[in-house]
Amino acid sequence: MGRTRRDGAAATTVSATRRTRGEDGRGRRTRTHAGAYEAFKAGVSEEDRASIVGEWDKIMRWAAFVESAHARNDESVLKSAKKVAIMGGGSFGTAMATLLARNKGDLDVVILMRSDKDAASLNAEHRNLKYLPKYDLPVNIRATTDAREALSGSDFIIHAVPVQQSRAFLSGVKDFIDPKTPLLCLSKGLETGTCEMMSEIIPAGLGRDQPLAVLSGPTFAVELMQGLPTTIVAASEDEGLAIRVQQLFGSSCLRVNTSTDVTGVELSGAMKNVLAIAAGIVEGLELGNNAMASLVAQGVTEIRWLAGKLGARPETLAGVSGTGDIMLTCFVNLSRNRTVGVRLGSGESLEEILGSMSQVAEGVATAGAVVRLARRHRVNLPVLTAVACILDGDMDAKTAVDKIINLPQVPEV
Ligand SMILES: NC(=O)c1ccc[n+]([C@@H]2O[C@H](COP(=O)([O-])OP(=O)(O)OC[C@H]3O[C@@H](n4cnc5c(N)ncnc54)[C@H](O)[C@@H]3O)[C@@H](O)[C@H]2O)c1
Ligand SMILES: O=P(O)(O)OC[C@H](O)CO
Repeated sequence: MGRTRRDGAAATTVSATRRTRGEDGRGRRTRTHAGAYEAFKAGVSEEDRASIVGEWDKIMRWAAFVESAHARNDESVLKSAKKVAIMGGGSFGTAMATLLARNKGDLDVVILMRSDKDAASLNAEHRNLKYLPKYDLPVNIRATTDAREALSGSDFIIHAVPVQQSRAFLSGVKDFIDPKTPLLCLSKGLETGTCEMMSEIIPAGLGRDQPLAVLSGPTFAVELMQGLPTTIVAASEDEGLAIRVQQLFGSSCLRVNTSTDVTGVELSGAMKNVLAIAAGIVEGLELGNNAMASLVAQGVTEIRWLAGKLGARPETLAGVSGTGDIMLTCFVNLSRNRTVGVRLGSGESLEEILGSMSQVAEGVATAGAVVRLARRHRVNLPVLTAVACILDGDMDAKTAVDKIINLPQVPEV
């Protein structure tokens, strides 16, 4: 059947193309497109079509089955949660607070801020005027600078303080955190000096083990505020906690994939910020798309080399929190790390760039820590090391890129 149709398709295509030529006479480009479309349509047999529809139906049946299983044992943690605290009232803390507040209108969502003025402004205006001024916040979000008030009685505590400030911040609030309350970390980076990940910094800062999940993925705060579809990974050594995080945050605009590969999720989230600076540098130097793609691919390889050595799973690195976040941060102008790189590549100094930014670009501090970690684990990372050299002022961006391009030509590894 398929064969007959395909044979017939060739004839149909030729005649369709001729007909198009004769009828519209609008030029070669239109005729070629019409022919390509006809050829495509005619080339798909009934059998192919039926199997495509059949596969789609199978996926939909699976989705309905899983949904109904969920509905049967609906002990969603969202139902029972009454209060969630967010430590850090910047753009991402506010965006994730907003998603939670939208998920449940009577959830008490409390943002712990540093400035009385900013907290008062948020409570009065229902906006975060400093970080996300364009967006109205749900009325069930409130802000305070009182750590006890924010943290006590919370079902979950979300950590959205920049990495380099996290250890000191946590040791200052530890007495207000119930040791049983799960801490959900949004921050992406490595600590300078120790090269530690947030899953190491958090227990050190608190002085004890705390139930912990890390959330990471391609998630620009402004797109979350706009309710655009997004996916994030919730990783915890405790699979049950990752599932509870999925139930808490999951919605029609946020997919939450669970994982137990905390190292893979954290390392790719931290290292992609350094790679995004490199991508920005290539953009700022106007080296073109071919250079951009090969640089990012090399960076992906370097992340695999180091993260793999530290135990990250290949599927994590290839997934949403790995490749997904690399693509977002390296290729999209909304990224602060990429912006730092673009400006460096255009000739601005790091001092000028950081002096003009009101938000954190974690890759700047993380770059040196990545190189030290790589040295410790005997892995060479040319692109990521070049970024650290540029940030330290040891090499200018153009020289670094020239040297990377002229490294010895080697087999693909
Ligand atoms: N913005 C995003 O789209 C996004 C997305 C995913 C992950 N992240 C990660 O989330 C983390 C937070 O990023 P952000 O975008 O909210 O940053 P931001 O610069 O917008 O805000 C940082 C917040 O941390 C607070 N802060 C800074 N130093 C502090 C200290 N010493 N003690 C207490 N609070 C302090 C600031 O007051 C501010 O509220 C970063 O690690 C970032 O990489 C951000
Ligand atoms: O703006 P950036 O570069 O800090 O990136 C934000 C997020 O990590 C993107 O997922």
